[in-house]
This record gives sequence, C-alpha cells and structure tokens, in this order.
Amino acid sequence: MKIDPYIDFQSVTKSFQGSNNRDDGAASLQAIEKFSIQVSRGEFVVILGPSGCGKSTILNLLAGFDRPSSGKVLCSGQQISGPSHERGVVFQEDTLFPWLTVRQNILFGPRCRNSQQLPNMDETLGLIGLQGFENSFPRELSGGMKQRVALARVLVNEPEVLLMDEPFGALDAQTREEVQDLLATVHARLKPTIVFITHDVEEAVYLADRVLVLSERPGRLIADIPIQLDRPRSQSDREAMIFTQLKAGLRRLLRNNDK
Ligand SMILES: Nc1ncnc2c1ncn2[C@@H]1O[C@H](COP(=O)(O)OP(=O)(O)OP(=O)(O)O)[C@@H](O)[C@H]1O
Repeated sequence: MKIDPYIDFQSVTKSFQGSNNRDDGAASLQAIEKFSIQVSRGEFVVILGPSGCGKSTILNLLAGFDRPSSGKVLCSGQQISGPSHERGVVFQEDTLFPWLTVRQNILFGPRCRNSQQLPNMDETLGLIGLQGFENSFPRELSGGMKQRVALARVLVNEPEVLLMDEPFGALDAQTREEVQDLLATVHARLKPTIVFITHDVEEAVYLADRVLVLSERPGRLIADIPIQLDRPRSQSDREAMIFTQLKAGLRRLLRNNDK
C-alpha cells in the first residue's frame, strides 16, 4: 500500500547535551536514532515503547517544541519549524488554567489568535459531553472531565493533527474507557491525524489504526502493527479473540524488547 506521508520522520536523530543525564557521565544522550515513520492524513497512530525510549521526544518534535539533531520532520510536506495551532497537544497532566471557567479555558486559544469566529459553545460542550458545565472552574471537575476540556480546548482550533502524550494515563479504568470512546467519536467525526502515546497495550489496540512499537533508548521502530478491527469499536470488542491476540502480540514485542 502506498502511504501519502502527511507526517514524515526522515532518519531523525535527537541528542540532548548535558553531563548529568548519563550514568556513565557521557556528555550527550541519544533519545532517538535514525527514526523514520510515515503517517497518512486522518490516521490514528499509537506509539508504544519502554519508559525513556523517546516517545515524548518524538511528540515534542512533531509539536515543534524541539528540533531534530539530524534528519527531518515534515508535516504536509513542510519541515516543522515551531508550534502551530494546527497541531494541538494534549498532555497527561492537568494543563487547564485554574482561574478560568470551562468556557474561558476553551475560548482561550481562539481569543489569543483574535479568531474572527468563536466556536459554538453548545456544539463544543455537546461533542465532549460537558453540557451544563460551561461556567464551572477546573477545581469543580473530575479528572476525566478536565481531560475532556483539555481536548475541547485543542479541538476549537480545528487542528489537522492531534498529539496526545499519555492523555488518559492518570484516569481510573472506567473513566478511561469513556474518554477513549469520546476520542474515537471525535476522530470519526472530525478526522484529525492522531499521534497518541500510551504505556497501555489495551488502550493502543482499542484506539489505533496502527501501533508503532519502539526499541529501548535510543528509540528505533521495531514493529508497525496494523489494527484491522472494524470501526466504530465498542467496549465489548475487547473480549473478542482477535483483540486478545493483538494484545498478546504487542506484549511479546515489548517483553522481547526488554531483553
Ligand atoms: N530536555 C531534555 N534534556 C536532556 N535529556 C532529555 C530531555 N528530554 C528527554 N531527555 C532524555 O531522553 C530520553 C527519552 O525521553 P522521553 O521523555 O522522550 O522518553 P519517553 O519514552 O517518553 O519516556 P516515558 O515513557 O518514561 O515518559 C530519556 O533518557 C530522557 O532522560
């Protein structure tokens, strides 16, 4: 299959300088090495890999928060040169402004950009399932609700790309399933390209079109596994034999990786 590379990592190496980041005292640390991947427009790609293998580094390069030491990172044929509201980022930790209401948090980005057309708040709150909480402050929301607002805050910028760094990692199991379904709905409706990091193999299989498995640091691609499960997926799909087999295969890859 020919991939139209909407996101294109071309032999990307990222090293960090500094004498404190290696046990052996070496001055530089390679987070990823000659890393190449292509992602098509609208694809939902999940990155799995051992702790410290460079997953967040990859996301930071895509977000434009950082630059490669060598190689190129392209989005839509253009080399990424800095952050853009077209590539929205959702982190694991709570990044809402505590002194602003849900509505004000969501409108913060469009207002900063002096957007001519502010988003329809009813529609936005409906999409994330938070009708009636427009005037609540973050301290009045549960963890799952805060992550819904964090997602809405990015979605109102109509991003082409959603970059998600373990966004549901701090949530309890049930809430996590609910927001996974919400994200799948958002993907089906708006079709952003999604690059999503997780440690959770089950979450990876449930959400992804493709799972990319990375080696230990320096992170290299060791497997690119298509998840050919029909969409929309439902919670009961987790019990299907194919789902269990996909999880087992990914776990094996991660285990062998550790050796
Ligand atoms: N700004 C930085 N300066 C120095 N070293 C860094 C920096 N950012 C990341 N690193 C190092 O690069 C390596 C990869 O880090 P990264 O955060 O990308 O890994 P990760 O796979 O996301 O880890 P985790 O799964 O534990 O979140 C780590 O060894 C980390 O210490």
